[in-house]
Amino acid sequence: MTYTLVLLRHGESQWNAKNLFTGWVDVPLSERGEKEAAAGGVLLKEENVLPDLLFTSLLRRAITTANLALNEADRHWIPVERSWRLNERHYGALQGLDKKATREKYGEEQFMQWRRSYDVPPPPIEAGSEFSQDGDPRYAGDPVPKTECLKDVLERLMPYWEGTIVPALQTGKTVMIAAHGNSLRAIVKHLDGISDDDIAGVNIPTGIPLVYELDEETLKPITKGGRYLDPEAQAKIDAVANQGK
Ligand SMILES: O=C(O)[C@@H](CO)OP(=O)(O)O
Repeated sequence: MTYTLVLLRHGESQWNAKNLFTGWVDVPLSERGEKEAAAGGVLLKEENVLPDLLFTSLLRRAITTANLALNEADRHWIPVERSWRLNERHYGALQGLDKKATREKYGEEQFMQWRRSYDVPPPPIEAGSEFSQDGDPRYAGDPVPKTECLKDVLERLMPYWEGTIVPALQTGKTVMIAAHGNSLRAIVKHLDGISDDDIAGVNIPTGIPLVYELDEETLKPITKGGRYLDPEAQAKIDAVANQGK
């Protein structure tokens, strides 16, 4: 027997469209992103991959994407649990900055180190600044990071993976996680056993369900990398990789 896990990155957000670093800023989907989310749900239905349980971050681009996708798949009614541990990587002082301008200002190497290195976080965000999450009631009682690298994301995500998502998978139900480029990269790194260096080359496209069948004993993927339900996924993966250019 295998367990089925569906990973869904939110559709294009308004800041994806503008090419701005987003992180924990709660930006809505663009019109195109709404369409991508619905199209993701159509794929779920066509492929008969029907989620029984939903997990999302606390950010509206993931929440709305899941709602739109599940609506198309007639699974809008399934139970849902949300956690800050599935949030996007906190982008520190880069939140709100233009990716292209940042690349031009600091150079390709620094830009890519902040964007894709495993363990170098961007500079921390200043408390109380425009795009900081201090005092946001949804995080009351939880630690709000000032910046995060992918390693930090993996470390805050794993307790939730082990304590909540794995037990849900073990019930045999199809589990969907609606989250973000970098929180999903952390899950993919864990599942596929990708090295700290190689994860830099992994990018997740917006709005396309990525389905993993997991071995019931080891919880490792039957097929490394899983399966994108849209055969055109590669073009969108390349677009994410090339952001800022
Ligand atoms: O800005 C962000 O929060 C993320 C995802 O959109 O960007 P990147 O792909 O550059 O890590």
